[in-house]
Amino acid sequence: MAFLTLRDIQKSYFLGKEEFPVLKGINLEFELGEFVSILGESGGGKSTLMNIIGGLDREFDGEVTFEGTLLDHKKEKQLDEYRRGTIGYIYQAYNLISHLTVLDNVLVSLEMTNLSQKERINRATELLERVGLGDQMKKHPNQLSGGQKQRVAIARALAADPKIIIADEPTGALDSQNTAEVLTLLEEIAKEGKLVIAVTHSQEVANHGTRIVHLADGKIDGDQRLKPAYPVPTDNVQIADRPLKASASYSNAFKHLRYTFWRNSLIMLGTAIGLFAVMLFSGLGNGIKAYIADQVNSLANPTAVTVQRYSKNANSQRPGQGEGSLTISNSQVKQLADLTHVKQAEPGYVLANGQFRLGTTTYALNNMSTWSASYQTKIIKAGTKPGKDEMVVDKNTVAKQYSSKDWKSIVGKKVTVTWVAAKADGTPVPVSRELTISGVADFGHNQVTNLTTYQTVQAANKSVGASTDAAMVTVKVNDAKNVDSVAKKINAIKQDGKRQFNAITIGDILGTINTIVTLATTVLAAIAGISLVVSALMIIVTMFMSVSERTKEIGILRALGESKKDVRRLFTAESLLIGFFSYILALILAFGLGAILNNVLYKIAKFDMIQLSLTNIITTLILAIVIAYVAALLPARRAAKLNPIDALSAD
Ligand SMILES: Nc1ncnc2c1ncn2[C@@H]1O[C@H](COP(=O)(O)OP(=O)(O)OP(=O)(O)O)[C@@H](O)[C@H]1O
Repeated sequence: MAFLTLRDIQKSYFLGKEEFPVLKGINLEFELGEFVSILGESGGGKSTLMNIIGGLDREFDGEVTFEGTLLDHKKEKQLDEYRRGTIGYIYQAYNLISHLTVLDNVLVSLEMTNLSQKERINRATELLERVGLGDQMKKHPNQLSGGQKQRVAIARALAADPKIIIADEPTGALDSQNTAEVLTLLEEIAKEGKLVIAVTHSQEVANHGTRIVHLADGKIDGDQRLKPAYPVPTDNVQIADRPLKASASYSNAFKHLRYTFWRNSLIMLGTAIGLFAVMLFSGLGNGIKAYIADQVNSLANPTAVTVQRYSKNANSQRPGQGEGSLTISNSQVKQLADLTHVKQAEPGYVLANGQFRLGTTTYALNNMSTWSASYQTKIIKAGTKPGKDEMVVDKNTVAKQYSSKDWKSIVGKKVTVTWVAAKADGTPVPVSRELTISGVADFGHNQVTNLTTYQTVQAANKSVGASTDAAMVTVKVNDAKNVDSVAKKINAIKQDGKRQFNAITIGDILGTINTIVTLATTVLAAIAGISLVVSALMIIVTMFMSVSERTKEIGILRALGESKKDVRRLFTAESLLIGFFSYILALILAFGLGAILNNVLYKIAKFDMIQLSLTNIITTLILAIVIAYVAALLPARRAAKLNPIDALSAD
């Protein structure tokens, strides 16, 4: 059985429905050690035949048998393997990859062998030295002469140690000196026991071989043996091939990215700006939330839980007002104080319609409440917190109304405060009491504006026969981490199957604010995210450009044995690298500009307003990768679907 057998190969091209037969039944047998020249008129089908032998063409009739195995040209994978492990191509137009150096061009083929990185470099170097280019390895193809380019192509064809070398007019573009050198190299290759099949127009070239096959009108009309095939050395150790590794695709994609750096840097900058904006807004959201939490915690004690009686329509019912059933009895206060993790339960009131006169002005005491553990002494801006028969007034609604400049002078004034309390049956009773203003408080945007003590209100209410049951209880928890569990426990307390209390924690208040801030910043980040759609479109356009610029390269890679999947991965890798580098740039922008913005905002709010969390950083990375991946889908698919023969003939 011959090493390579062609049986009744037929091939036609179709223009519309019209058939143009090119090969009309080719039968040939080849052996290792042969140097076969295929001669024939122009347009006679020589290149077509080479593409069939080389496993690039799958659309033909007939059989190709290699080492006794029938090549099933319907099976792409088998053909990819065949090209990768068995075939080395040399073309008239050299077909080197322009953005790779001479050394890298040879290495591309070696990436599909199981040699180590070092062994690959050694082999590529040896081969380039053998073809006389040991000192040209760092050059790019456009810096070489025609003869040199062809020698690089020969080194590349030999690199993966294929058994068959197909040379399609290898000397067609060379002068006589270079032609002689290339022919000597091809002869040497045949002498090493490989099968060399060269297409040529030149009888002189053909005479160099061991056999001349003549093709005319799609048939073999001459098969002349000039000398016997060279003996195949028995000590030949073949280099094993293997599919391309993903890391090789990424490394090649990176090399192309570097070669087209300036064009890609603009795309990356554009994408980075979009990613940066998304990161900035999310970071701002974190900053604002932290700022609010900081502000709220500085006004209110985070370990305090405010407990009111539970009512289904609690929102319309102000505590301490109206129905007596909404008050908290002493035994209930004790019940709350006895809960685990609770340090103390302080009863409190919220006074309805409180007011006092000072001079000629009547001051309305909105939300007059009683001092409890939930307040921080930090809120007292002048004077002290209230003691018995004392009160603290609000800075903005009371003290500044009294004297806008000298608002602190209200401290020490004695005033008669009136409010409305309720009897046990709910009937309202007016109460009045002389109190001394002990301090001025600033609640920021918190609702409570004036404070006295529980004992003061209790004594006053008692004196007019009103109920002294508390309107609310401030429960002090031993540790901030137990606040939520205590609140849950309080809410779960039932009497006669009915829920008794409604526990409010700082976390609840912050939770509501945070929801709003998150919503607002997410909307902003989403708006910024729209710019990422533009980035994705830019990447798609770049990738399509890249595919059309590199059509020939795709053909070369397929001829070297890369599969459709490898080609798709090459372009996906390039897009992913664009996404990744854009992300790195966005990170630099976010941290750099973020720091500058924080500096400016710090002067205003005394707080770092932009806080990038690990989640922001990781989410943005995922976003960048997803955008790049989606943007690569269509271009990479197009690249993979290209017919290798058409791709090779691209200009
Ligand atoms: N993709 C194609 N579609 C249609 N016809 C084609 C295609 N490729 C080649 N042909 C035709 O097939 C015939 C054989 O072409 P091929 O390139 O195999 O000839 P060749 O012997 O290598 O020619 P040359 O010596 O000039 O390179 C030519 O007539 C050519 O026009």
